[in-house]
Amino acid sequence: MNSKSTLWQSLEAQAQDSQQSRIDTLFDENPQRFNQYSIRINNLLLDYSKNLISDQTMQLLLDLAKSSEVELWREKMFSGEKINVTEQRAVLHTALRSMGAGSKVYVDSTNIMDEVSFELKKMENLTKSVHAGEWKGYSGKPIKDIVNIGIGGSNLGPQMVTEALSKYQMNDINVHYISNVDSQQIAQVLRPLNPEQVLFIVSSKTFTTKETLTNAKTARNWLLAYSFDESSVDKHFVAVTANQEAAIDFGIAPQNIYHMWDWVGGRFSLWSAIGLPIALHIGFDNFVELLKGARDMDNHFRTTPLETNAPVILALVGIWNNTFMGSQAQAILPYNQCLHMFSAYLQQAEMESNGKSVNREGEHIPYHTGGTIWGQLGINGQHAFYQFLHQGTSIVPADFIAAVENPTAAKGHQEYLMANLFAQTQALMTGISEEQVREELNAKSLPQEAIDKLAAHKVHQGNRPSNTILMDKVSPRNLGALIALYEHKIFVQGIIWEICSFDQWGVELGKQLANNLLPQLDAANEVEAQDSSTMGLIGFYKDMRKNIKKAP
Ligand SMILES: O=P(O)(O)OC[C@H]1O[C@](O)(CO)[C@@H](O)[C@@H]1O
Repeated sequence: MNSKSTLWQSLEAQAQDSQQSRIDTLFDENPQRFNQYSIRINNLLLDYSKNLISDQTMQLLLDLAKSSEVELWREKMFSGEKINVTEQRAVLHTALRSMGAGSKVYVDSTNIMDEVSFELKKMENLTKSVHAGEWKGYSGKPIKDIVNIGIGGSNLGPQMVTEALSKYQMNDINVHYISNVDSQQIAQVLRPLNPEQVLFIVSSKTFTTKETLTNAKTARNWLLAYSFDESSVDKHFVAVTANQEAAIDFGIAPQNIYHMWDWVGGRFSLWSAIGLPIALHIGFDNFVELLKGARDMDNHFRTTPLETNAPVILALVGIWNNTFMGSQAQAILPYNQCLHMFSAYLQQAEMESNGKSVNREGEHIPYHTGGTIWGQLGINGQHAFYQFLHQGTSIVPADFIAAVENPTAAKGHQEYLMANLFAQTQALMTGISEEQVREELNAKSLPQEAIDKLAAHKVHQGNRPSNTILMDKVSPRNLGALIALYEHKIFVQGIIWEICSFDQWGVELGKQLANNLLPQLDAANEVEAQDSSTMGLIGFYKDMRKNIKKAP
């Protein structure tokens, strides 16, 4: 995106003008604003009317999308062109949920749809055999607990979905997740489990991720400490990876390896066999529903004109708030317990994708790209960080997400929850002026002096933007659609910012340095000369560690 273009300058001028206007006034001026600025796709509604946007703003943003050739890039993605330019890879998570339907997608002259169907069938077989009690552990007992070992995309997506769809759990199969190399987590997860009935899934696209391999080794030793039999590994370990050789070297039986491909990004991989723990938790048919929900959104994204295309609009409004209006953060606020991990999941999806500062050609870009994604359950946040959202000096646009139906029927809860969601979006928009504050305090017959002291503290400036996404319920189908909505939003933003959303070079340096430092933490080894802070920290750690080890 050329920041010197006339279009860009028009958007900057538009942003300057908009700083003088108010969202609530735009509602007063146009009773049709909600209808005009909301999109419904099946049972999902996106309301983006509470943003500081006008018809003119939207027109300019849509022009921006067109001049960035979003439609062309969208086709490139769906048809398997190598749009991950720094790694020379196709980006085809959409193919994983297109459910065959006779379609063909080629990567390097191979129709990948055959492989996708094959792996899906393998997943179905495993899921059904575990659910039927046919997959037995080393002592002949059926599997009761699944332990997924993986990190980043090999953890967050599956865990988020497992949590969100816990009410669809089948056959009392429990799924647990281990991601942290801090051994407290694995110790805690394994403590109550019976090794005879556990199936481990070692989930790693590369099969080189140290955290995962360290945990997998510990899990294997734990199993062997009970089974005393190397061959028990075949009954208790499967792997999901694009690196078959490394999985075999680790000791996973070839028939227990579920394949993924280099054209699936880790953070977009829950639709592949990385989603195995999901299928094992909710059953294969529900997993297919999840895929279908994403496919519904793919179809909407691929075929709907930009003007009414939900992922495109969500992306454009995000770019407006971030790049042009200067907000560098985005809060994700679900008002539904099931979605308690959704913001953590999106944090990786968005920040690893769009936290970049050079364009596809490697040139520095002079504008803001992806900002901080943060949040947690909205109602809890109200009693924690909403103070900052309402009265802090930074403006943080927020996405409110909720479902109409609640799986539990406790009286009064759902209405109270939703009333709060609606109220928060309103409060962020309208705020409360000093005049209104003074009126309220006067009505309480407070002395004038007290009113003068308090008034400024109670003012909410308002004019803070938000989107609201509602669905009828958190079902596999709706969740699939919701995730795909954000995936495509991320894609569109990356195209407009001209960055490569599908690599993650920014995580490499830290890994490299950790590998260099690791031997220096050994008591027998010297700490190499380097910056005094790092040397000081390692020195402190090693001294303390020595003392702790000596303690009885
Ligand atoms: O699945 P893998 O290869 O173990 O990688 C795990 C995660 O690590 C990252 O590469 C970042 O370090 C993520 O992109 C990825 O999801």
